[in-house]
Amino acid sequence: YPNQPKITGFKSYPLLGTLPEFLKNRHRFLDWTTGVLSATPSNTAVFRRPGKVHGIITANPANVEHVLKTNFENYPKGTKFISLLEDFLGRGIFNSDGDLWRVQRKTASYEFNTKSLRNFVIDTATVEIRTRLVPILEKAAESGRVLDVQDMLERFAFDNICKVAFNVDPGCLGGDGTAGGEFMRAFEEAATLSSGRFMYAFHHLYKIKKYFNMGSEHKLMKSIATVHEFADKIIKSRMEEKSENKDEDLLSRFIGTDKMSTELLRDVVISFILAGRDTTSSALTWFFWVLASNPEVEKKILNELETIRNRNAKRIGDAYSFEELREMHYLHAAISEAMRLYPPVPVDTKACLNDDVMPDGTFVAKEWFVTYHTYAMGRMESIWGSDCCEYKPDRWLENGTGFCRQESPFRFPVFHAGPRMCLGKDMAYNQMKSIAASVMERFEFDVQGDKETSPGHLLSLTLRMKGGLAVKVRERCMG
Ligand code: HEM
Repeated sequence: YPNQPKITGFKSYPLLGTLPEFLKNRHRFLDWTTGVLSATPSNTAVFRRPGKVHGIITANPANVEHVLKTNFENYPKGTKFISLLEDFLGRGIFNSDGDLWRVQRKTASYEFNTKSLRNFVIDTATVEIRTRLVPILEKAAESGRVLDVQDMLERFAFDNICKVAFNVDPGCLGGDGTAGGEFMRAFEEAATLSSGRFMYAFHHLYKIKKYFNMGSEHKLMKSIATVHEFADKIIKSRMEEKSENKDEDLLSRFIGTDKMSTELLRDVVISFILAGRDTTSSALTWFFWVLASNPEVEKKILNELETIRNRNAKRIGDAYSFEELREMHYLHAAISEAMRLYPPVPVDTKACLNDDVMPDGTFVAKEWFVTYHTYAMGRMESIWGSDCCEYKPDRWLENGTGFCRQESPFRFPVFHAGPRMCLGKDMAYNQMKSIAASVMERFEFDVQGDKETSPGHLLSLTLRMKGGLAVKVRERCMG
């Protein structure tokens, strides 16, 4: 590739390409690649593996815009990505390209824009906060026991998204969670093991293991069977009662369109559960962690909540309406800032269909992968300035008004961008703000352990905190 800029970023060896470096740094993939990208002039690096597989990783907003929007048709998810997740996700919206994706996107975007879905989502979250989350925190405060906030939020999000996706309450948080617990565990295992397939040094290794039904592939198939059985049962019974069904959940809305087979309905529902499950819990876990070392931010959030309560004659513990959630500009900024440094989906990969040149001059050949690195982008001086690694919610506020400003999704692709932009963005912010506000006004979290050094993370499809977030809970004294 004569026109390829000389600087490849990654150290490359004859024959072996970047592989030795990859194997050495696989356990700290995000920080390793962030370091490499920030040291290259256009924040883009070429990745070489033995044989013919190549790709690029970029943290350059112009390249991201090119891939996600301007030349969208040239950068599908691609057959490799789709085949890795296909056993689990089938061809649901999250794991399809072309017409199959377009049809689902159209129906889903229509539904995600309805007021009825928005209200259903807010009501569902409000009920769960009042009946499950707050009682658990009250108990923890009373007993003084250490609580894992990440685990609590994951359970909350799982119950919540199951209710929104197919109006089923698995009761993983607080409830006895017997049937739902098994479903959640199987879902979790299927997501982790499917995403583990991306980390094989040799792409086909998983196929051999799958063929012989060995090790992790054996486990994966078992967990997928559990997830599919649970979902199939619900879909079947829902279809039988179709005529009188007036539920607001996503499954009912998709059944109502009469366009989908039972199998595709299952794929759609599973895709939505995956999308809504670990993302908000990941964002909030890191948010509560950064808050522990930023008491002045916590104070400003509490002041904002108090102002809203006073304006609307509300008491602590009353549910917040959609309009009130919208008024929480500082909280919005504080959550966005946490996601800038700890994006729930830290990297995302597309396939290149035809040879192309990126806006920064990097050549990309047909069949290469193109990864945009959201985690690295949050830490690029070229995008956020010299204080890029500091947690400063104020950088999100419009001068003078105190309103939270919109950032270009190509500089901040936390929710993706372009035609495949996350459909649940508003839903996610509403849910996260509702939880953060209700929890913070009543309770204080005393984070256990080191508050200054960033905890490690586990990389599955989302960025999870290694070991969870251990806190002691105290009831807040409101003076
Ligand atoms: C903080 C929370 C969230 C973040 C950071 C987030 C981020 C993302 C990202 C990066 C993608 C692109 C993934 C890809 O194409 O590879 C995506 C897609 C998607 N998200 Fe979210 N998401 C969040 C919450 C939600 C929620 C609550 C839902 C609701 C169920 C949702 C529904 C979707 C759907 C359906 C897609 C696929 C869109 C398509 O391919 O056309 N997301 N999200």
